[in-house]
Amino acid sequence: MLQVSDLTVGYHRDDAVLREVCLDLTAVAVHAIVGPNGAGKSTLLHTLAGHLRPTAGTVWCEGRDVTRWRPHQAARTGVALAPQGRRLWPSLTVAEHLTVTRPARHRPGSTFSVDELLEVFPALAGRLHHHGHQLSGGEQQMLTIARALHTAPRLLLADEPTEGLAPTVARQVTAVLQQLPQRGATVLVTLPHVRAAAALTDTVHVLTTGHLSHPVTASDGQAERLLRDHLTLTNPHAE
Ligand SMILES: Nc1ncnc2c1ncn2[C@@H]1O[C@H](COP(=O)(O)OP(=O)(O)OP(=O)(O)O)[C@@H](O)[C@H]1O
Repeated sequence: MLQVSDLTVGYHRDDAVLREVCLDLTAVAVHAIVGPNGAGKSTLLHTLAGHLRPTAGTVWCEGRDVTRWRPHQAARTGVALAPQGRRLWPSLTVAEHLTVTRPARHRPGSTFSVDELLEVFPALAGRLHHHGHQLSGGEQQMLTIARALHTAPRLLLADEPTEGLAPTVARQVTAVLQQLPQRGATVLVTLPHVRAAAALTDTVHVLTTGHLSHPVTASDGQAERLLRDHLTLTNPHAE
């Protein structure tokens, strides 16, 4: 759905967090980015969702230059962000989180009804009248993803979606993400480890200090090697 060319983004003038990042998200598939803490994964997803303005480069959406689009324009086009750190709405209940957003009007991607979302995340069914702060970390994570899916995204940006989840719940979330392309939605997921990414797709990009690699294979050790090389360069004492 999106193509990114030579994207540079920073929070301060002359201090780029992402440097000349190129990424092709035209295939309806799961695209994964792995990278260590602070590499710029969240920065990239927030930029694609319209929350941050790049200082250079272009984002294309089906031939249209959307580099400087706003979050509501990205959302209307079918881009949904499931941010890291949950970021739920404190005054809303679980049920309200799932009903306050409306599916995108334009060519919806993967449509999920509330009932279907509760089937996918049964833990939320018993919490419908609870507020976000009354949920466990895992439940909050599930709600963040369910909220994004309820907008029927054509592109789901999932920022470390399995972080802090019990293994069974993490597997459940992984399975949902894996099925999205069959339902017409593209997924861009960030993860800290190659192993977690490999459960979703065999082709991953490695992001290290703002530089994004070409797609590399996860199963043959290429991605691990890139990460290890980076670690050795930045911390020569690491084994
Ligand atoms: N709002 C902000 N203002 C200034 N600097 C920021 C801001 N958000 C992130 N940064 C900096 O940008 C860099 C990239 O951060 P980002 O959160 O994108 O990395 P990440 O790969 O998602 O890391 P993690 O896996 O730890 O979440 C870091 O050096 C971080 O300190």
